[in-house]
Amino acid sequence: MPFITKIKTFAALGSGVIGSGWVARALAHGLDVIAWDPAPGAEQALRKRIANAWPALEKQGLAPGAAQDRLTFVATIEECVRDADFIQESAPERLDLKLDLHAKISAAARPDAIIGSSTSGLLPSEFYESSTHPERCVVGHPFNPVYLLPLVEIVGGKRTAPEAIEAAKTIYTALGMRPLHVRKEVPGFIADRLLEALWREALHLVNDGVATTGEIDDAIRFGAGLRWSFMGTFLTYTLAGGDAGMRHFMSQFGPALKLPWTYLPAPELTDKLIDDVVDGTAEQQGERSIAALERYRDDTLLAVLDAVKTSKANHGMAFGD
Ligand SMILES: NC(=O)C1=CN([C@@H]2O[C@H](COP(=O)(O)OP(=O)(O)OC[C@H]3O[C@@H](n4cnc5c(N)ncnc54)[C@H](O)[C@@H]3O)[C@@H](O)[C@H]2O)C=CC1
Ligand SMILES: C[N+](C)(C)CC(=O)CC(=O)[O-]
Repeated sequence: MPFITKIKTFAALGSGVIGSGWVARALAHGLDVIAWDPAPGAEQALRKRIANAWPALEKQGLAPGAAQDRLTFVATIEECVRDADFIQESAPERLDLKLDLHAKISAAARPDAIIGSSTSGLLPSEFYESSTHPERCVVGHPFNPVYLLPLVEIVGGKRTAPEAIEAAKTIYTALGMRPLHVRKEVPGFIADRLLEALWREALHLVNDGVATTGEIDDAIRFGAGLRWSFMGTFLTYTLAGGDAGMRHFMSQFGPALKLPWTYLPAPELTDKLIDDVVDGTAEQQGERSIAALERYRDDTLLAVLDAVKTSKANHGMAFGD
């Protein structure tokens, strides 16, 4: 059976940080959105988050007909998914919860509607175990803020049809995203394995009293963070090898990987470490609210995205290159 790839109605289950980001992206692309979240006050919180994201989406450019009032909030899973052309689940990261939720979602959804999960690292073969028509079930792992960052990692499980991966690619691309197919089903996929390695090392640096959270963030944002928006680690290090490129880089810096610079196993999350991290980030946040910081992040991201797009075009490249 062919899967639906031209979507008009987007179903969102779970409307926290990530679910609301999906809703904002889908609305900005001119879709009708149906959302469900079991928490009391979830609808109001969702509408508030979308309103906070909307100015950035307007600056980026809305699709014809895009409007915040094309969101309908419903009371049951079945109402949410029954008529949807595409379904994205963004519920808490718990295997038991996702297993139970997907059994219900897939039983009520149209069999040709692709179902995506936002999971950061759970395995689709496991949490789609009890799903109806598991051949249309994928992971679509986004990055925060979902309504601005293009990357979405697509991961299939043992029973996912190759056509479903292709259909998911088409759908996410139509939503303005840059899909990356993770060909092997591994915990943490690609991006979160990289991000977690950095995060573990950062916690060790705080735990060992080497640096504050603010100093560690400075080390990222004034250095590698700037170049990461347009060039990844491998190409960056090719340039760092000079004219001799990556082979020279490997022989010069490869052996240092065996030196004990890094810790890799996670530090114990002691009360002191948690307090140091929370106090450090509170100081970084200062008097600014989370919503104000989100607006600052969104505006800066838009500026970076624009700059990268323009510079790539000047060098004969498309944004997705
Ligand atoms: N926060 C992040 O940076 C990222 C999170 N993710 C993934 O997105 C998913 C959601 O994470 P967040 O939005 O951060 O969490 P969150 O805690 O902000 O939101 C989760 C929402 O799910 C709702 N919920 C609770 N039980 C539910 C159920 N049985 N069915 C449906 N919804 C339910 C909660 O009321 C809440 O609104 C997780 O799988 C997470 O791994 C993916 C990328 C980034
Ligand atoms: C912390 N996290 C693992 C939930 C982060 C992600 O999954 C992606 C992101 O937005 O950094």
